[in-house]
Amino acid sequence: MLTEQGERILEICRGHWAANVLFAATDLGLFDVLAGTDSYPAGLSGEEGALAASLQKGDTEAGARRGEVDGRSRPAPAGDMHGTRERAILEDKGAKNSLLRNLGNRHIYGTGVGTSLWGDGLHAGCHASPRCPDTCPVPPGLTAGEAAAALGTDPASTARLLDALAGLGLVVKRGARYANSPAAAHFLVRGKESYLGHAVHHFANLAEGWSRLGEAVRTGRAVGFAAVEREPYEQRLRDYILAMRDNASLKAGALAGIIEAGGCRNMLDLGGGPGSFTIALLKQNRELKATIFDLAPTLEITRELVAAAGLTGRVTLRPGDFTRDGLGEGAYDLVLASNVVHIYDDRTNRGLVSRVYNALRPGGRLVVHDYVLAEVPAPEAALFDLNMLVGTVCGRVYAVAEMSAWLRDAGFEDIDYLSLTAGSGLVTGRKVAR
Ligand SMILES: C[S@@+](CC[C@H](N)C(=O)[O-])C[C@H]1O[C@@H](n2cnc3c(N)ncnc32)[C@H](O)[C@@H]1O
Repeated sequence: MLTEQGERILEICRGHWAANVLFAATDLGLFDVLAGTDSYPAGLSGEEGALAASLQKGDTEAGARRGEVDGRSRPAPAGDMHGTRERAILEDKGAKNSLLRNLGNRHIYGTGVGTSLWGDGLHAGCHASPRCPDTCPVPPGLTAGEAAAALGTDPASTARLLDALAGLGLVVKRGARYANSPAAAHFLVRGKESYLGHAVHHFANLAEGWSRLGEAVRTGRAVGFAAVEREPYEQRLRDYILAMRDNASLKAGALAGIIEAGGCRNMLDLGGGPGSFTIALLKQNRELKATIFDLAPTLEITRELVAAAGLTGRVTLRPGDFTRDGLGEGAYDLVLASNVVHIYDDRTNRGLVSRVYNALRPGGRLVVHDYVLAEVPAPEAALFDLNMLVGTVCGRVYAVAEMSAWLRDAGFEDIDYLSLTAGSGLVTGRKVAR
């Protein structure tokens, strides 16, 4: 038992190494390079995916031949191959039929062609299966040397990184070749709606500050700014807001359902950032319009993301500083403050909640969505609290009782708490209806 606990202590230490493996692979673009030779455009049916895989084999070889012009064998650029494959899929019905016959004879998944196994992440899923035969027609990714050539990295070190990624389950190794695992294919390939790479990059940006946590605890002061401030402001801001988008993408739809905005006409999203929760709420509530309030430079990025969601006509972007600017009088049915109170101290949050009370119409609701510090906190909440210690002047994670007191003292009634997953929750209150 004690030995197990000792192992657990060492495992926590290795977690730090594992995170760095992921940071390095993501920043180098390793998952993108593997995807470029090993996946097919999202949205293809299973049969098309299988055909794409087969045709891609030829394309990859052609790409490698093209790369030999300068004496090095490189995979062809992903976009080039995707275009070639898409055209080929449309044109080559004969190849499709023969491929499907081929698969029918040789593949033994038991699920057949065209089922979910052949959906997004086909190749990684296929090669990960112990029943994937050696004769599998799906291209098996890249060798470490090919990946290194595509990335411009040292081949031997790239092989070591790939083996570590295989150990972590982020790539799948078959013989000397590596492919993205289903999780990596889904979340770590740039350009996908489900991409989490900005969040990974954001964690990497914070790592140097975290390495000085002891100093922050000793002095009670933030230590993380120097590391973060090395990037130009615009780049840093974009990284941060897109990281928030990545985080929110995992839960925005579910949260919008829990908030229940049916019957609401106007909502205010305080510090809405990427606008992910507004977008999800508007998609689920056709009558709803939203104002996203945030700092002016952030709203430039919000504008792009709202436009990409096709919701420009239902969203007003309002620049300002919510720690001091007025938020309006009786204008909103619903105010969402998601992941903003942890940035500020108790006094600032009390002032903010009071101004939200004025901004709501009678009977309107405030929803505070944030990490929550329980007496024995969830690890996610406690770690995030330290992230605020390392990286902000006065931010921290609050207890439900503290947040409820802000609402009660501002005049809210029906104050309630709903615990969510991963150490977060919703504190809600209603403005007295006249
Ligand atoms: C952690 S992000 C949360 C984004 C989004 N609400 C979510 O939950 O994903 C905090 C957001 O609050 C904004 N923000 C921070 N302080 C602010 C202030 N004083 N006035 C307006 N916006 C602010 C930031 O620009 C950022 O978009």
